[in-house]
Amino acid sequence: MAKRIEVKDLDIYYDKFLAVQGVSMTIQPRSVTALIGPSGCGKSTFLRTLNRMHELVPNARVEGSIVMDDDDLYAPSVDPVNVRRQIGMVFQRANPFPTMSIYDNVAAGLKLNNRRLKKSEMDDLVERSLKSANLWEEVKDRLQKPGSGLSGGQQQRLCIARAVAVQPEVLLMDEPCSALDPISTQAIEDLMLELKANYTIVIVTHNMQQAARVSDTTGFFNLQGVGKPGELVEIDETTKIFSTPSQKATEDYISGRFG
Ligand SMILES: Nc1ncnc2c1ncn2[C@@H]1O[C@H](COP(=O)(O)OP(=O)(O)OP(=O)(O)O)[C@@H](O)[C@H]1O
Repeated sequence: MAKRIEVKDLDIYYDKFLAVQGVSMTIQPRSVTALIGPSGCGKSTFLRTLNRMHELVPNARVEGSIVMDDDDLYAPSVDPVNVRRQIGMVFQRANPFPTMSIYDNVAAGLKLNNRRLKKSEMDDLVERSLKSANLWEEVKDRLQKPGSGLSGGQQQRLCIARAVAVQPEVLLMDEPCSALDPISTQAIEDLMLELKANYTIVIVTHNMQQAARVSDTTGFFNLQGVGKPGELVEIDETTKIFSTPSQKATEDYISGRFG
C-alpha cells in the first residue's frame, strides 16, 4: 500500500483543447499532496488523469507519462479499470448509492471488483473500512438503513469507507469538503491525517487554510494566460509554499491578490 507516483511532461487534452500543459511532479507515499489554484486552471482535470478517469470523457487523452512505483499507468497492456481499483477517488459531492444500505454501500466496491468473500469476511471488511473512515461508531447499529439517510459529512465518510474497502494504494480527493459544514470538514481533515499513514493522498482544494492544515506538499496550478492551458507553477513543501514560495504568481495567489 501507499505508492509513489512520478508524473513526467504531462499534457492533458479534451479532444483538440489542451487543458493542462507540461506537468511534472513526484507524489510521495504516506503523505498528503494538495493541489491549489484558481478556477479553471486544470486541478481536477489533472487529478482525474492520475487514475485514468479522464479518459471516460469522449476523445479526452494525455501525452507524457505517469508511473506508480515501477508501473507505467498508461502502458498499452494496462487495464484502466484496474488502475481505478488501485487509485480510489472521492468526489466533491458525497455520492453514496441512494437505495443501498450503509453496509451494501461499503461492500459495493468489492462486489464490483468481483471479489467473492464469505459473509463473515465481508462483515469484517465492512467494519474495518467504516472504522478507518471514522464512521463505525455512528452507524454500527443501523448498517441496513439506506446510506442516503446519513448527514452530508457522514455520507462523505461513507464514500471514503467505500473507497478504502477495496484497499487502494492511493486516494484522490476532489474538493471533498466543499459541501460540508465546519465540523464535518474537520472530521474529514482529521481522517486524512490518519489515512496518510497507509495511503498516498492527493487532494484538490479551494480552501488554502485546508491545504496548509492537512498537506505535506502543495502544488500551485495557474493558467498560463487567458485562453491558454493550465500549468503547474511550483510544487514544494507546504510550509515553504505558504511562507516563501519561489514564484511571484504563487505568492500573489496565496496572499489573496488574485484568484
Ligand atoms: N469534460 C470536459 N470537456 C471539455 N473541457 C473540459 C471538461 N472538463 C473541464 N474542461 C476544461 O478544462 C479546463 C480545466 O478545468 P478543471 O475543471 O480541471 O479546472 P479546475 O482547476 O479543477 O477548476 P475548478 O477549481 O473551478 O474546479 C477548463 O478550461 C475546463 O473548461
